[in-house]
Amino acid sequence: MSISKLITIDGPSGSGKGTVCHVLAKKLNWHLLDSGALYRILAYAALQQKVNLDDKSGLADLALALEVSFVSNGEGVDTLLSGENVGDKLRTEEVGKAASEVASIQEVRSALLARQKAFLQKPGLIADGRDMGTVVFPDAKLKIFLDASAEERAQRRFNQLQGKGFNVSIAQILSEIKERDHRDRNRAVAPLRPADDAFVIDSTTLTVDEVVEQILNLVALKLKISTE
Ligand SMILES: Nc1ncnc2c1ncn2[C@@H]1O[C@H](COP(=O)(O)OP(=O)(O)O)[C@@H](O)[C@H]1O
Ligand SMILES: Nc1ccn([C@H]2C[C@H](O)[C@@H](COP(=O)(O)OP(=O)(O)O)O2)c(=O)n1
Repeated sequence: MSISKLITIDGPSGSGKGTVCHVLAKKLNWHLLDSGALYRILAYAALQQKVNLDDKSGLADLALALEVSFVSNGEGVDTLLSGENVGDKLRTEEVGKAASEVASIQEVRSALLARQKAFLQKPGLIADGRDMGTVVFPDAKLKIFLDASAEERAQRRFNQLQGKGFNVSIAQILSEIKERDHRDRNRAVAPLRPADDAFVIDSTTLTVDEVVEQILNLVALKLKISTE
């Protein structure tokens, strides 16, 4: 698969990666790798199977054995773990926190590497995560680092959770976002940072459409692919 049909989008929680990646995947008709979902699925499976979150080799074995598939359902994508649709169970704060913990373990990241690389298939791939441009696809020709202020990201999460009927406090979300940012940016392995050749887009004051437009301009410029 040619790396000219690959876009990596990294950034912190709530910067808009998932939303923007879905729009881009649809517009370009390319595959989508939601790498955060893999860490969440592993965390969910570990919590279910009572694998300790500091049992590095146990978690790596679990990561290698996971039977995961992402199946399009027309509107979006169903996330299946051993055939069970676990999509709704992955977005809880408990799973998010555990995902951030297991993601800091080198053995886990190595165990998930080949699985992630295998997503690079025709006609192209949008890869969403924290280390897509730095570790998983370092040769990508177009790398984006999507950022936004912690306050704006907390506000977005708050709106998202409230919309789903959860009773949440914005102060608590902001503190959790800052805690997770700290862990993701300061871990020894694959810390969250822009690749040296990434384009940094700060979406704090941009709409989703404006972010997508900026990326499509870069797609035309760097990958010579027109989406007009
Ligand atoms: N540029 C933007 N402006 C306003 N809201 C946004 C923007 N990008 C994303 N959002 C909203 O913020 C929330 C979190 O976005 P999401 O794509 O889940 O972020 P991430 O995948 O980076 O964690 C979603 O409800 C989304 O609709
Ligand atoms: N490529 C990736 C993707 C996610 N992670 C980690 C970082 C996060 O704390 C968890 C969950 O990621 P996810 O993208 O689902 O989280 P958010 O939606 O941004 O809150 O996994 C990672 O270390 N490397």
